[in-house]
Amino acid sequence: MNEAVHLHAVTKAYGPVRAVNGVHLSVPAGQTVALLGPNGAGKSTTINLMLGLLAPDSGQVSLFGGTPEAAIRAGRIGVLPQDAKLIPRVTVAELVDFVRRSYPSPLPLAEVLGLAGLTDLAKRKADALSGGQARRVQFALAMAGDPELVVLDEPTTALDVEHRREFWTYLRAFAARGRTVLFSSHYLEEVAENADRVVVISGGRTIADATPDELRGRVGGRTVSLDPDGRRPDELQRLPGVLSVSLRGGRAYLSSADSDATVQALAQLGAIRDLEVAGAGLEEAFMALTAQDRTAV
Ligand SMILES: Nc1ncnc2c1ncn2[C@@H]1O[C@H](COP(=O)(O)OP(=O)(O)OP(=O)(O)O)[C@@H](O)[C@H]1O
Repeated sequence: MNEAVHLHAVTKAYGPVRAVNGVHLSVPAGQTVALLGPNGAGKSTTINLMLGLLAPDSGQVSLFGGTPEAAIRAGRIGVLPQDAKLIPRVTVAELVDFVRRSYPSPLPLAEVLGLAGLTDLAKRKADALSGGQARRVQFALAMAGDPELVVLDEPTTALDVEHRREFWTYLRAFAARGRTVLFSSHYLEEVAENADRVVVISGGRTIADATPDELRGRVGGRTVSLDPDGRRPDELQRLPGVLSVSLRGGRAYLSSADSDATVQALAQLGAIRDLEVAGAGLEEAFMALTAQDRTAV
């Protein structure tokens, strides 16, 4: 197996905070892997360790069998950091061209601008862009060297619906050429649609590593949704079977390990307006997994 990423028992603490506490990860070349986890779970720290931007306190990190530094120096890695600043005063085209020329076999400039939807913004100054436009420039910079592995930390934050769709269309074609994609995200729909595999990190540890379908299946259970009619999440959370509660679009979604018991209790409360029971989605699976983990800690 040609292994793109290998992390073995990696730990990293910031003073008393154990940000990464024994992460294992092996990504074969050609896979698209999503890193999921609640805020502060350790995803960005894991990514920074993987890229050699941070040194681990213990454990091993390698990219394509060598050090992260060697892989980056050889132009094999593209990176979209979580909060990257663009150099001011230069144009988008100048910036992209400058970065692409630092790689041994970059894509043509027009192609890089096109893949991130920047053709019409080529002459715009890099510090005169909207948040979403700046994010697209950062994506262009990540892809400019035609990398073998691209590491993207919350790449679609700030992108509108159309550019998010174009972004994934491009990345799927990139992955189809045998390239490796590792990304973190809080958008579970895009994870379910685009990742071959999901690695869930919580409290600095890997708590699940499976395909989106396996994760949904492993959690089992069902989702009971209803119009909460003024009822608070903590009230719903205490009902039998309920693992987690989230409110979206005016509805309450109850992830339940025993939907019959949950529905009966809701009926006793008279809380059955617009009630629906469905199989668990990835979001429910994620909530249940991280809730179990919080209970276990
Ligand atoms: N430079 C730092 N100094 C001290 N603590 C830090 C530092 N960077 C991160 N942390 C802490 O380490 C933990 C992991 O942070 P990290 O940024 O890796 O999480 P994350 O999963 O990427 O979160 P998010 O989804 O919010 O981006 C958090 O508790 C965070 O507060």
